[in-house]
Amino acid sequence: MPPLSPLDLAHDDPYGPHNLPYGVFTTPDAPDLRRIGVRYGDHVLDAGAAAAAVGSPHIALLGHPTLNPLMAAGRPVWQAVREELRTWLTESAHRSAIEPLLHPLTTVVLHLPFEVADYVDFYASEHHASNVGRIFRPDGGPLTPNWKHMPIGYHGRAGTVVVSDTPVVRPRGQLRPPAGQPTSDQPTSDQSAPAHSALPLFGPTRRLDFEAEVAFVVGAPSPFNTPVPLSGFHDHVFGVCLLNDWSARDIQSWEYRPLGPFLGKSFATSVAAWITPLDALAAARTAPPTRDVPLLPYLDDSAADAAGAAEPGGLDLRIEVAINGHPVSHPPFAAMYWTAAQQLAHMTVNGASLRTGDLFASGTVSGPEPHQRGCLLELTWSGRDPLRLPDGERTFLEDGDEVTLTAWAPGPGNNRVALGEVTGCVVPSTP
Ligand SMILES: O=C(O)/C=C/C(=O)CC(=O)CC(=O)O
Ligand SMILES: [Ca+2]
Ligand SMILES: [Mg+2]
Repeated sequence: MPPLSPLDLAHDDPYGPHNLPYGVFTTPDAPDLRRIGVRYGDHVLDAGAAAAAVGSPHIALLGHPTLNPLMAAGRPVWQAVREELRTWLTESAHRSAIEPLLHPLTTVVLHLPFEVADYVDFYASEHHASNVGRIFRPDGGPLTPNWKHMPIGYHGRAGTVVVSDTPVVRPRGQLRPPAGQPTSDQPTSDQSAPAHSALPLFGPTRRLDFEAEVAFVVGAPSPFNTPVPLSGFHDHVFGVCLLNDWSARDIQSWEYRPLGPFLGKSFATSVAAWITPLDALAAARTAPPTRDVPLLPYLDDSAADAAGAAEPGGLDLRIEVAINGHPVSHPPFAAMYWTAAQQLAHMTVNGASLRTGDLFASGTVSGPEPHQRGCLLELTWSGRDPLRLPDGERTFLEDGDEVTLTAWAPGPGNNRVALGEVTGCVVPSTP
């Protein structure tokens, strides 16, 4: 029997022709030649070579070392390229030209697939925000008064966004002074701030955490002073990927007042190597949870939902978080209070423009149940309730721990759409 062709996938392969995520790869024989790849089953199609082989009009976009030109080209081009790829991979007329251009996934190196422009991280899970509020600010309400009126976010550090599999060095920084008060490595609130005279500690974080998030990649730019309405989401957003917003909780809780997260999160943010086109997630669209306060018109998506209009609303992505291969949480993205379309509308309502490569993340995805919490801060309730793993207890991450996020979404028919995993291993602090 001849060996199976990589073009012959099982009918329920989650990386079938309904998915087709984009990445950038090299092969060991040409380590400097970055190429756009499209994942198909356990193989990667060399998309530029395929475009050349069939005489595609999109050869310049696909024969590029990053996704940026394709991302900038806009939705009609994204749809045309996606249709071409589907044809090349599924129609027998192209079989002999395409088959040699598929590389086994195990033989390629995957790279950050686009140049990150700006990076914004939101705070869109009501469950996460309430839990963090209870832990960090036990004397206040769980949510700040603005939380249900706008998607809260902060600007992160685009230059330290790294691709899946990049080791993450345990960061060093300032830690709350001990000074006869509860110290920064105890489960404590910010209310324990000591007198200004006590010198902070300095050293490797003792409370390194992950945050399970879903990120959106801007393709088509927008001009200054032209807010993007909810209905503009599909014209500007190219695709979706998993993201881990690594967080040093002791650095964060000492530094964040009054301006928000800074060095406690900027040391590394990991993204998956595969960007899933929004069109692959059409069957995963779902209504967001009922909002319990009225929204200003630029954020109000209730009319679009009621009319069944083609606005994205929520997305039914089922995430799994594993530490060293052991599942520790199953955060449901469908439970997010704010949608990505609302985040995009909010980010631009002041006239700020979008650039190709802007990355905005959902914020930690936590559901209502304890086993659906998207970070260790919540899962262990700030270290009070350690997790029991086969290799020992965890409050926060230890050197050598590997955190892996995976996810799938309902696809067409009974098929699943897999999102590319994001993984990263913690390595010891370097003095
Ligand atoms: O409530 C706070 O003080 C900050 C919480 C965060 O960790 C910010 C963040 O990264 C938002 C998120 O991932 O949901
Ligand atoms: Ca975050
Ligand atoms: Mg981060």
